[in-house]
Amino acid sequence: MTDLFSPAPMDNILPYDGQVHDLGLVIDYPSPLFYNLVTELPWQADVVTLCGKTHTTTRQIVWMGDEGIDYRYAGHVRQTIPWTNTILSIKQHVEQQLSDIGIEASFNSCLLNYYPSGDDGMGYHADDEPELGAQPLIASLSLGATRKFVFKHKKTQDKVALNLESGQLIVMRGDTQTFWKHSIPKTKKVTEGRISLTFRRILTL
Ligand SMILES: O=C(O)CCC(=O)C(=O)O
Ligand SMILES: [Fe+2]
Repeated sequence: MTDLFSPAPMDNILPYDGQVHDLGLVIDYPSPLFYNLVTELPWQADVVTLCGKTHTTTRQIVWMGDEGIDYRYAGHVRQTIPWTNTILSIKQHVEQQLSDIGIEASFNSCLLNYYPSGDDGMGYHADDEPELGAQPLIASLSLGATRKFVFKHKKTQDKVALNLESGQLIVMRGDTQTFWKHSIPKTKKVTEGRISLTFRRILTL
């Protein structure tokens, strides 16, 4: 279903210096999927080092990916676990949705984030690690509670915000990570959990 006010998938959400597309709701029954993933996956607190201090987050993560792929960010090496059937079929569905609008993707890893409530968030960062390449293509699928997603330009500080609903798919590409940071702000208004599946391609040399 489309209405006059929903953006076309190829519209660019960013005004300049990058490309973000909103593919809308792409999952028919997101809530059983959300509860399955909350219960079935081996969630672990994330460990982040900022300014030399190591913190464990209340946000929970799982790294999944092809065999032999591991990933390092914020100074830590992440071990990946093999694809589950569920996540592999979501990955194929996401790749198909992208292909339908002319974006060819073949992801080899996925960082899953679980935010148990609005008390959990993710601070401003760019996914600009060298192993993601110069212009990373990152697809993000949301499940569960609606949360605000905010982009902030690194130089101009301009902000662009959108709400991400259960079953909604967005994709970041081009220069987005070079020029913009993004975050999931904490909020007192949300008491329910949310999961994001962020599909990426890690370059192996
Ligand atoms: O939960 C989200 O939608 C954002 C996740 C994110 O930025 C990341 O995993 O790098
Ligand atoms: Fe990110």
